[in-house]
This record gives sequence, structure tokens and C-alpha cells, in this order.
Amino acid sequence: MAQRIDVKDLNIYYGDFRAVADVEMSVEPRSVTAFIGPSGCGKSTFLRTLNRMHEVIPGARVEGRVEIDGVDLYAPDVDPVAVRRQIGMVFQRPNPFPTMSIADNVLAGVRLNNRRISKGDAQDLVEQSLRGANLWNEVKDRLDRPGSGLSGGQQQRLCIARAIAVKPQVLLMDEPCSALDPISTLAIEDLISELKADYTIVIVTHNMQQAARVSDRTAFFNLAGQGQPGKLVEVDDTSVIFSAPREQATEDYISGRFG
Ligand SMILES: Nc1ncnc2c1ncn2[C@@H]1O[C@H](COP(=O)(O)OP(=O)(O)OP(=O)(O)O)[C@@H](O)[C@H]1O
Repeated sequence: MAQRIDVKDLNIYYGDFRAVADVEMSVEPRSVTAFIGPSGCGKSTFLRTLNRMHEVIPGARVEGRVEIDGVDLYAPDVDPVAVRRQIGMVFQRPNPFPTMSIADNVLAGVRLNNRRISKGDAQDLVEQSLRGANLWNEVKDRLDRPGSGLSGGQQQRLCIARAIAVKPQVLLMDEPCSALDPISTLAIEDLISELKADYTIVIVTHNMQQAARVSDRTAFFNLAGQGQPGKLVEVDDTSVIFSAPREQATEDYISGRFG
């Protein structure tokens, strides 16, 4: 299921404003890549171009290429809805459908995709996805209760279960732990490490320890100045970024000198 991502000469705009400039990078299948950098440097914007969510905003567009296993996501014959199905996204705040049951929350994406599914298959998929998200044991006796009755950390794992139920090839996570307590955060981090066996994962995080704990590769983004676009400064193995980065700006950021 996991796939490779190659980004080539990508420029990202909101109307006339170029928010991110000239990104070139690759993400290996079955790996976790963390995006780090100061606020406003374009990490979330860039993440959203990897499943064509960026262009949902009026006036927003990209130039350049994002290839998934060599296929350009932005080619004219590519259906953006199909792209968003292949490439799942988990957001900062857990966003289960509050009145929908836990089981129906897991199936929500599958149903939105108009996939017909028998009752038995649906039950299997609910179990498999909740197990995949390390949530099954906590909710198996209350699958018909509303998703909003879960704790924040459980809700976030429910959202991950919903994302993996559609069997995506890539999972994008935009600060998935920022609204969670430390125990739930560790649960999500463990889960990310397990999911890496099947998925290509990209995570935006403000938490440097988290980047160091969960990711194989880290990409550092920065702003050249006010009103300037964000740029990818360097991407390397996480151990290298945190011990011997090539760029002074990276060193300054990870050592807490700015950002
Ligand atoms: N919907 C939008 N319309 C116009 N400009 C936007 C929009 N969303 C973000 N921007 C701008 O794009 C730039 C990058 O923002 P983005 O949210 O991607 O940065 P970020 O690195 O993820 O920041 P943070 O760490 O604070 O979440 C910023 O200048 C921001 O103001």
C-alpha cells in the first residue's frame, strides 16, 4: 500500500501570494517524514498539496509536480477526489462526526466514496481499522455509541481508524497530537511507528522531541523574511538533522535559538 512521493520544483500560492517556493524532495515508502519549522513557513500548506486539499481554498493553486510512484497528482486527467481517497489526512483537532456511532465513524470515508459494502464486510472492516488504530480493545463493547463520547486521544485514534479504513497509500498528519495529553500523544506516536509498516507517513509537528522519536527523515522549512515564501532548508535522516545539520538555520532552530 505504501508509495513513494517525489516533489519536483513545487511552488504553492494563495492567489498572488507565493506561500512556499521551489520545494524538491522525496519520501520513501514505509517511512515517516516529519516537517518542522517556525510558524508560517508553510508546513501545513505544503502538506495539503500532497493530497490536493490545498486547491479547495478559493484562489489557491500550485505549480510543479507531486508524483506518487511516478504518477503526477496534478496531471489534467487525475481526479482530485480519487487522490484524496488514496492519500488520507488526519488533522490537528480530532474531528469525528459527533452524533455518528463509533462504527459508523470508521465507515464514514468508505461510504462517502460510494463503496457498497455488506454488513459482514463492514463489521470486519470496523474491527480491522480499529485494531490498526490501537483502539479496538477500548471501544469494542460500545461500537454503537457516539464518537463524541470518547476522550480526545481516543477520538484522534478513531480519526486514524477512519483514515485507514479506506486503505490509503499515504497518510498525512497535521500536528495530530497538538490537542492531546502526553499519554495520548505517546499512544499516537506508538501507532505511527506501527503504521509505518504499511503506509508512507508525513507528519507536521511543532514538537522537536516528537519529530526525533517518530520520524526516519526530517525536513526543516524556514522563512527568508516577512512576506517571503517558506522554503525547504534541508531534509535528511532525522539523526543527522538533530545531531549534525548542514545548515546553520537548522542548527539554530533545533537548538531553540529561534522559532
Ligand atoms: N487560507 C489561506 N489563505 C491565504 N494565506 C494563507 C492561508 N493559509 C495559510 N496562509 C499563509 O500561508 C503561509 C504558510 O502558512 P501555513 O499555515 O502553511 O504555515 P505553517 O508552517 O503550517 O504554520 P504553523 O506552524 O503556524 O501551523 C502563511 O503566510 C499563512 O499566512
